[in-house]
Amino acid sequence: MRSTPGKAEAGATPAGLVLDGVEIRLEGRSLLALDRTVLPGETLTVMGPSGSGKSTLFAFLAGFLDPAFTARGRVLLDGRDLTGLSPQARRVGLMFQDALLFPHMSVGGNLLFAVPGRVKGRKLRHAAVEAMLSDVGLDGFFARDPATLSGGQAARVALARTLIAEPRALLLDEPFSPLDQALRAATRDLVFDRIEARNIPAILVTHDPADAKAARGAIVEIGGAQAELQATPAAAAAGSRAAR
Ligand SMILES: Nc1ncnc2c1ncn2[C@@H]1O[C@H](COP(=O)(O)OP(=O)(O)OP(=O)(O)O)[C@@H](O)[C@H]1O
Repeated sequence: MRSTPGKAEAGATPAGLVLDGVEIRLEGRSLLALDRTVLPGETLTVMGPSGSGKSTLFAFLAGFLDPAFTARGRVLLDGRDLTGLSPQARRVGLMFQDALLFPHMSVGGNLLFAVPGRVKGRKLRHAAVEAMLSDVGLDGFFARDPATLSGGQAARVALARTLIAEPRALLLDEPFSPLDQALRAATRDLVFDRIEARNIPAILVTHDPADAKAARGAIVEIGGAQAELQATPAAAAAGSRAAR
């Protein structure tokens, strides 16, 4: 299945992530507009030039949009309207280019504090971490020092740390960028597999067409002529010459 454009129908509570008439404005001008539904298990890819608003879109969805911006429209996650909810209450997971692991803790320690509070007791919390590490192919990594991890392993730990909190949606902000081609392909397959297995909607921001092709969902381009002009003046000038 592919993500579909369109508004949430009145009265319906569709599963997945619904961006219903979302528009983000900066200094009185429209930065981006999106009307999309991302179904559970799908990954929508968002591409766009530098400055087109990809990070801003993620900040908006995760609940920490800078007050310099104004936003319109609604975001529904499994039928819940996220407007006004705190970042924690939204249950939207984030994965970045940098794994952002605490260097003074073991791999397991980095995951432990993301285990949901309803899992009580040291033994059960440790077991949840062990199971999560196993799920991303890192059996036996609990005690490892994050400094000793390869780039691919660090990306897997970052994925595990995000997933163990049981997010209802996942935002992937160029998480594969530091990885070389072979590792990149393997890591993104793992990420998309996990998204499908957990049946959660995801959005991927990337500059790499190979990432977009591998992602299991539609691709949207954001950023109008203004953003393209700012990002690639040479390309835009060439375009305007060709149009003459
Ligand atoms: N706090 C802020 N106040 C005012 N303008 C901002 C703020 N943060 C970002 N911007 C502007 O908003 C626009 C969108 O920025 P954003 O970081 O979302 O772009 P992006 O598509 O993620 O870019 P990149 O690909 O370079 O990361 C840019 O013009 C940026 O300069």
